[in-house]
Amino acid sequence: MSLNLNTLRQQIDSLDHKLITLLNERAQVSLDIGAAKRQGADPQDEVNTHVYIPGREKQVFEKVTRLNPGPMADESLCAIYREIMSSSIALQKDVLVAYLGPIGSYSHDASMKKFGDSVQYASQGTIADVFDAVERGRCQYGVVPFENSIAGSVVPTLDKFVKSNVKIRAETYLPVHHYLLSKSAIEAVRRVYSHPVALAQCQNFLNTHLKGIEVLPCASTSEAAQLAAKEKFAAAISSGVCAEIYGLDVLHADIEDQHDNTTRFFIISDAWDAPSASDKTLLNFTVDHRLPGALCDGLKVFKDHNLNLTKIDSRPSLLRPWHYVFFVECAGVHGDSEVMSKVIEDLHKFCLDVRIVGTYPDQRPQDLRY
Ligand SMILES: O=C(O)C(=O)C[C@]1(C(=O)O)C=C[C@@H](O)C=C1
Repeated sequence: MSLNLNTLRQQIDSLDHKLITLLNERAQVSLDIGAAKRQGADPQDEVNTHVYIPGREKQVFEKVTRLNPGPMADESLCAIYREIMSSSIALQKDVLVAYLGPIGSYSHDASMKKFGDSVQYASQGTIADVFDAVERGRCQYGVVPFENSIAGSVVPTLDKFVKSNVKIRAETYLPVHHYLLSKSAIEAVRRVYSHPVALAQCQNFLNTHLKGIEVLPCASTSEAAQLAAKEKFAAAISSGVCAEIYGLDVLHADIEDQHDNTTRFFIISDAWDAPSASDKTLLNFTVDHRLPGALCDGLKVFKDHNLNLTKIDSRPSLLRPWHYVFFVECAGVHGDSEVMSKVIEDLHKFCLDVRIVGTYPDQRPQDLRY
């Protein structure tokens, strides 16, 4: 059968016509959902001012990949749906998302992948500024790095969770590949800028290729690229897109110590979402030192409730010297569940200041679930 280009393009035109009609029908339903949220669809409900519903989005993405018969790749279909839901959010409300900038940072990339192109973004100078933007209501959502698979926890984020009252609403995992960018040749580089967590991910590269060179930490990897672009003989460890944005050359690609390098980000807000099919919950508490074995007893509470721990970390309590705030994340439980109320009640027997920092749909990539 011979294929006629004109006939095939007519077919595409006709399908586009149908797609546009369907997309607008969907957009209209989304506007109605927005109106229902403002009214409080169920008169018993509190008025829901949140348009970003991570649990529902996860369900939509799962449905879309389940229904996909091909030949379109799941990734392509999900990218299209990311933008459909992004426009859906923007239709319901003006949404401003704070991220650790300037543009080209990994936080920017994670934000765009989570919220798409149709919402507005506000670049912030530091992680603390992202928290402040959300706390003061200048932005409804903020995106902050929480931990990296090579370098571990992002300390400024943990410390803000100790002090701040913001809630975690969602999580997202971003594969991270670092680049060495500069206007000079590598032999001429005398100084390297990057974020401390990114520097920690490239120790092997730095020791092999730039041994003895001055290493200067800065607020973000994209700020590093900005600085390197202004200075002779300086380089930055940043994302690949920073080369184009800031006019730098790529001296080396993929310089992270391990190539499955991944950073987990949290989406913070003033409230968490309702339960989804599979949630995780992050709590923090201070151990009461007067009780021997209090940490052990505290952790046993999770075992007694059959909860699997997916993260544990500690930071100095900023309220009591030589006391520590423990962060514990558990899988398979929502913060508003009965189980979690029991966990909190039991923790209070051994621990002080027990608080749920957030509860969010489990977005671990399949290969990270165990
Ligand atoms: O279901 C909702 O609450 C919606 O607002 C609709 C919708 C969608 O377009 O499917 C849009 C944004 C939300 O983050 C989740 C889903």
